[in-house]
Amino acid sequence: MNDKRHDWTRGVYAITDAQLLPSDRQLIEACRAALNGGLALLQYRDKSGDLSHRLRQALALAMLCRNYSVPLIINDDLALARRLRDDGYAGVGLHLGQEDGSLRQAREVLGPEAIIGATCHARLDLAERAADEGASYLAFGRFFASKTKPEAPPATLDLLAEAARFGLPRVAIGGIDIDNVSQARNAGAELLATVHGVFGGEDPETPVRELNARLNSTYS
Ligand SMILES: Cc1ncc(COP(=O)(O)OP(=O)(O)O)c(N)n1
Ligand SMILES: Cc1nc(C(=O)O)sc1CCOP(=O)(O)O
Ligand SMILES: [Mg+2]
Repeated sequence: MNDKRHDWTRGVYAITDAQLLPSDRQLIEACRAALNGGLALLQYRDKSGDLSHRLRQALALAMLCRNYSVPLIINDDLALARRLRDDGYAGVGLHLGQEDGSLRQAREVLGPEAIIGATCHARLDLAERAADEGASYLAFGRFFASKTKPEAPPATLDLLAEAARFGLPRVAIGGIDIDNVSQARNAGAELLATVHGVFGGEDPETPVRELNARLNSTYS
């Protein structure tokens, strides 16, 4: 029997976007297609303040991701991540930015097994603090021009090599696509996070397959 465990620490990290995927159906079908292409992680990112809408969509994604044994990361919202874990979705984690609350407290609430990621922008001091407070991965960026978040602070790829000392998976984010994914990987990123690179076109499965192929050829 092939019971190889899912390795979430390297590969493509897709992030959802409510403008690109406005309906529940579009969200679920696009995420299913992306998962079919082979994701390391999926993040649910929804900036609406509509809690029942967020709970409904996040529950549907948690169910979907469980079928693929892929962790679902909730952006910003510790209470939502906790609710899903309390409902038995053990693969649910959390991503926190610098304005999103205490990482240490999130670790206490979600427990030692939960994946908790931290935005570190272009700053190693933020990475050091996040590592001390129990982060599971460190996200750096924005490395390239981003359609989703053009105003995110810029970063340069040489940062990634310096961040190796924390011994945690490094995420590269911001304008990652098929044309620059090898560059980011070769600079040290284990996880390549993207919104538009996966969900910006018609069929998310194809870009995920292409990104994985590019990453696998980089490893060899
Ligand atoms: C993997 C990953 N990296 C960075 C971010 C950005 O988080 P944050 O700075 O909190 O900004 P918002 O996403 O909340 O707008 C992320 N979401 N995921
Ligand atoms: C949500 C987010 N955070 C960023 C950061 O630099 O912290 S860049 C970003 C948007 C990523 O979307 P795209 O792949 O479409 O550029
Ligand atoms: Mg945030």
